[in-house]
Amino acid sequence: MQNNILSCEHITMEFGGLVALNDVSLSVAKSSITGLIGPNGAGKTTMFNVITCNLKPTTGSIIFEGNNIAGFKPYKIVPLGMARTFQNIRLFENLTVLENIMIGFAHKTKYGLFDPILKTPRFLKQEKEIKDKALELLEKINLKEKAHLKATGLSYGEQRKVEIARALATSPKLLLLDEPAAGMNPNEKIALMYFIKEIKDTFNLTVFLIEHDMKFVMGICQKIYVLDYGAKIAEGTPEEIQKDPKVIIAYLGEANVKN
Ligand SMILES: Nc1ncnc2c1ncn2[C@@H]1O[C@H](COP(=O)(O)OP(=O)(O)OP(=O)(O)O)[C@@H](O)[C@H]1O
Repeated sequence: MQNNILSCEHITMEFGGLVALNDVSLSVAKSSITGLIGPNGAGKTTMFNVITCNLKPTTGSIIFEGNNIAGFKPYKIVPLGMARTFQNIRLFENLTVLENIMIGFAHKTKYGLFDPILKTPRFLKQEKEIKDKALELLEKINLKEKAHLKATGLSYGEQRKVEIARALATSPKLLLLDEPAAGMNPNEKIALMYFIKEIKDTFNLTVFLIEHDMKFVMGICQKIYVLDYGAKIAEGTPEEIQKDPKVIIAYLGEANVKN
């Protein structure tokens, strides 16, 4: 459909004898915040890995902005306008906040191998441009005053923001967030909800997120897909999902459904 930035059609992903995804179809509407939920091992991260081409599906198509990208090399995905964050924060701990963000802009540089070594004017000019852009981005997310701190000197919630900002530096149209609220306290989670809504509008994004925290998912997503044992068992608005008997059964006794 025209209005979908992403459509996954009949995705099956097998690992040897294990069917991690079984004929899953889903789509993400442009400018929406869409959620993917399901009990542990349901296949959510596998779905993200297929969408970002870290895994080639056994069968099925991934249509991103009208093109089937299934089987593309992962490095081709960022220039197309897709970025993701991971379950565990993956910042460079020994670098500053600013340097971590600058890495996100690195794909836009156009200097050769020896330019950084020789610190040529071409290198220095681009380095300055990237630094300015990174500072501008940090200002937009209210972290400019922490630019020169080591990434580890930030609170967990702030580190998550930096990781998301690094993904934003690649100018994505679609941002995939894998459990963004994991490990956060209730206040950090509320702040993160506002942050995601804010960057979605500021940067004209579409957001697709995996999250275990039901309050978070229900509070932020317009549409939710539910996986269980690799199969799609439900899709709908938060209200529809909350009262869907198949979803309730899938989650009964699930120790990982956190409030
Ligand atoms: N590279 C792999 N090789 C073999 N099996 C895998 C691989 N990746 C995932 N799996 C299996 O596929 C299934 C789905 O895993 P996946 O990580 O996608 O679930 P998930 O819904 O993201 O779970 P969680 O909520 O615990 O993160 C699991 O049984 C997992 O062990």
